[in-house]
Amino acid sequence: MGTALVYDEEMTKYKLLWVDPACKIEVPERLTASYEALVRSGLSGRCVSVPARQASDAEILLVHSEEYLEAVKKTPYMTLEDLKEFTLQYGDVYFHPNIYHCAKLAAGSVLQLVDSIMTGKVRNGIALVRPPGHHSMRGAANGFCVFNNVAIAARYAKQKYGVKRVLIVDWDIHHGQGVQYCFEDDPSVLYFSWHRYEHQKFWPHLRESDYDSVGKGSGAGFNINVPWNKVGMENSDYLSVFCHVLLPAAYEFCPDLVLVCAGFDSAIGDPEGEMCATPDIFAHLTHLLMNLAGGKLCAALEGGYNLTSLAQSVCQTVQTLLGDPLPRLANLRSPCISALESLQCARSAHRQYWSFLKHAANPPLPEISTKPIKLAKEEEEPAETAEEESSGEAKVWPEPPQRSCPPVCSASVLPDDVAGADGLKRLSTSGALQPRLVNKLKNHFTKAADDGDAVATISRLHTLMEKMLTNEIGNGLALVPDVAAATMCFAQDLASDLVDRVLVVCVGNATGLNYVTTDGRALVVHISGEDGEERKSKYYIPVRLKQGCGDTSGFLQAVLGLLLPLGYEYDPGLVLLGRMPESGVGDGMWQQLIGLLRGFAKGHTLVLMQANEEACMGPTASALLGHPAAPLQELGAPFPQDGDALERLRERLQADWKMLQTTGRMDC
Ligand SMILES: CC(O)(O)NCCCCNCCCN
Ligand SMILES: [Zn+2]
Repeated sequence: MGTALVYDEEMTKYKLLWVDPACKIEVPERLTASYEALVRSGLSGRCVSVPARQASDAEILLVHSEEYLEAVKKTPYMTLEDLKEFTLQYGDVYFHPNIYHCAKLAAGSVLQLVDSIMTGKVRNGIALVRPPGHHSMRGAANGFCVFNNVAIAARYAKQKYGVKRVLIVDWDIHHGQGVQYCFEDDPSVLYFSWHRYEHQKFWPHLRESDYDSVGKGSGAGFNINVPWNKVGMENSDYLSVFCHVLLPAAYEFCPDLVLVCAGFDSAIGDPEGEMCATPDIFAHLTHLLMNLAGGKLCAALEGGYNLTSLAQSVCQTVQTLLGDPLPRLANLRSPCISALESLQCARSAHRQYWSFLKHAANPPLPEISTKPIKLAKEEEEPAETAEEESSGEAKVWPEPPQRSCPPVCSASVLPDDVAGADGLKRLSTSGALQPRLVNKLKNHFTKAADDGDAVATISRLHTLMEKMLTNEIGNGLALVPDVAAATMCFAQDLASDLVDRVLVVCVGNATGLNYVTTDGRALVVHISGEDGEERKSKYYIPVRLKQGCGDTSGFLQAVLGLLLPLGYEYDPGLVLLGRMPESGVGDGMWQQLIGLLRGFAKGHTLVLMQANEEACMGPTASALLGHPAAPLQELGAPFPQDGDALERLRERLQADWKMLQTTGRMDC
């Protein structure tokens, strides 16, 4: 199933008709720059084009009041003076004779996406729309927004398709207060937003944008705010919040549909956000949401005012929706203290609502200042034009790397043409394996299995990996006689000669995995039901689940809170996933694990399974081919002791692994 793209140039046909420094950045070129970049890169041609349509009155009234709708209906007939007058009653927004038409198209475009996804015509999609939506409220326009496109879509999906739970992820750099107000007492809609806040000094200066707005009444816990109290946030800050706040709650919420308020003013170069996250971060943010709700993801453009980073960010998002391998995120730094404080505050505020956050450390939260805020000088007359930073120098960043899409058959069972001892000899003569390596393999490996099939296995694995590293195939699946031995031998001998870092994930009980590398060429994370060998090095991390790998909640908590952050920090060139016999891990969890691990190493994942586990090959191959994992059934709370143990393990490891940090000094 494909990816829908909704775009209509009619939505470029309105603009600011008078002088208003606050609104000058919201220009029609935002849409044309985004769309033309998709066309130029060939991405639009790979999408299913879905036409825009006007939202009906009834659909708009799902969120807005009749009084407001009737008022907006009058704007097409207003004189310039009337439009200015009409605009004065709202904040940081402007009207135009054609904006009502465009606002109906913007809302209708997102509904078209929801229809395409819910009827199974496509798997996911994006709507390039303006005016944006997430600031508009029941009775008011605000922040360039007229109708709340995504809020309307959420209500529409529930009403028309009986969707039970909708997750709204708002990665725009502004707080979508309109969405928060709409659903704050509604437990069927989980709203997550991060936003530039600077302790209420940043627009829209709302006290309710802070982390302690968790929702009201039965909606308590279903509103997650992560305020950024400093500018300059980077990729590692964003990923930490996804791994340690959003994803645990999102998986526990188990949505039937994911809507994204896809604002790209959170990217580097944007005059509003003044953040430093690079456009390729949106490839990963999108990917991390794509295994929820069976892959049903609907993104709607919100903000984004630097046309260069906006266009690049849109392309990164669409390319991930299409299933292409992700770019590696180079040299992630540790999350900054301010980000860690915000992260910790959000986790603490939600401890009581989400069992995945129950074990979050609970240092005393800073008291929130109640003194009136003093608007910064520039708030009255905002910064210069969209392209220059307020401090004058323009930000520069590298163009995101090319993301070649692997051939269709990216999951392949081992070619069985390479068999017997001659296979290894051929490899050694072909120079693929240095003779010393051949001996190392032979003596290391053959003691685990008889010579014949051991050698055959080795040579097959090597063939598979070579094809992967030359991008001939995206990833692979291998059935081997002895998974533990193959995994260790592969990591220790084969891979480390062909790639600089291998992330080795072992699932299930096994001995002999406690081989440690001190040089860091392999990082072994072993998730099992038994106590792993005592940790000898930073590169061997045993994670014990008291109830074994069949405990999906505990397993998932280890994946989201430990494996993902480690993987991002380690940035491997290859992922080796070994499924030990009788691991007990459920198919759904297994597919989620593969789906999430595909985000590393440009999707180069090699899965090793015991030869007798054919039954698991189907689900494994499906996940390797990028088909969304089946949604996990209702998740119970992780077992307390496991949650505690994981928290303690994380605290122990965070000295070595910065991405595991979740608490900063509490002086915010
Ligand atoms: C969709 C959105 O979230 O991007 N709208 C942002 C509205 C910003 C209003 N303030 C502008 C001040 C100019 N420096
Ligand atoms: Zn914004």
